[in-house]
Amino acid sequence: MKLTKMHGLGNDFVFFTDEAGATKDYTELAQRLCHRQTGIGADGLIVVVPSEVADTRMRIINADGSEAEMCGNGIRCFAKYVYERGLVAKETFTIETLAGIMEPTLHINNGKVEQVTVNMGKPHFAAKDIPMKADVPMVKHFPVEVAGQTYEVSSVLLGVPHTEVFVEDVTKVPLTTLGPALERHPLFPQGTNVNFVEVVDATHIKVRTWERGAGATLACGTGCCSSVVMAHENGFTGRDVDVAVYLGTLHIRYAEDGTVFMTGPAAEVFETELAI
Ligand SMILES: N[C@@H](CCC[C@H](N)C(=O)O)C(=O)O
Repeated sequence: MKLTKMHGLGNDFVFFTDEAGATKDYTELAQRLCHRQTGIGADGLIVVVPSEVADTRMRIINADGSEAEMCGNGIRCFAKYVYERGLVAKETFTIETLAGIMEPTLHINNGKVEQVTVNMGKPHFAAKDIPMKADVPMVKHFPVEVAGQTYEVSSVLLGVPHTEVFVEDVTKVPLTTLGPALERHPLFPQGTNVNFVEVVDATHIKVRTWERGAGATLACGTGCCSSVVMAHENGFTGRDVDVAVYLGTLHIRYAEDGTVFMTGPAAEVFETELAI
């Protein structure tokens, strides 16, 4: 089988195409290929499958084998993968995901996709949509207790569930303890991705993410988008924001009508053939 390793700002994925992959269970394959010591190593497995309602369809399976509805960094890589392999010949096209249809626009230089802008749709703020166990009336700002300490957080659904914790300094957050404690907090029956957000000014924030099903990653596309949405909704930033992660920057636009646009790089690391 032909496998391709790709990354979006260090959030890395193993890709392959499966014409018969619409309903297959990839749990075991994702766990095996994503393992950092005994596999290729990745935050997730992404499978290109045919779609009946869009130009193509993306399935994203986290490193722990759970299937996610969407992946922001993954979908930019996906757009590059399908275009450069001639699976889609358009520069703006549609991708079916479990979170609905997304629309990438490619920025091409010498035939290679360097950056991708994705229409990520609109965020959902209702507790029942996120989904959250308790009917918290104001998801933009509410207290959560973890190990006897109370944190003020914001939650939102943007393709996948996200929770933001606004902090003074992202380098000082206890990512690997507070991250998993919030990810599996009883308030979130389907888990949540957790973003620690430092507001630099009205147009710049810094984000570190603990991902549901993948742990600490170098970047999370939907996490950057949801952080900008919640930073704006809480009055900390405008609608056009540069989000700094470990390896670079994503530009997020939270348009007046609520639509979120994400622009950032996508890169191929290598392609290989494996008997799996
Ligand atoms: N890395 C992602 C999100 C992938 C899915 C997530 N781990 C989940 O289960 O919700 C991104 O770039 O958005």
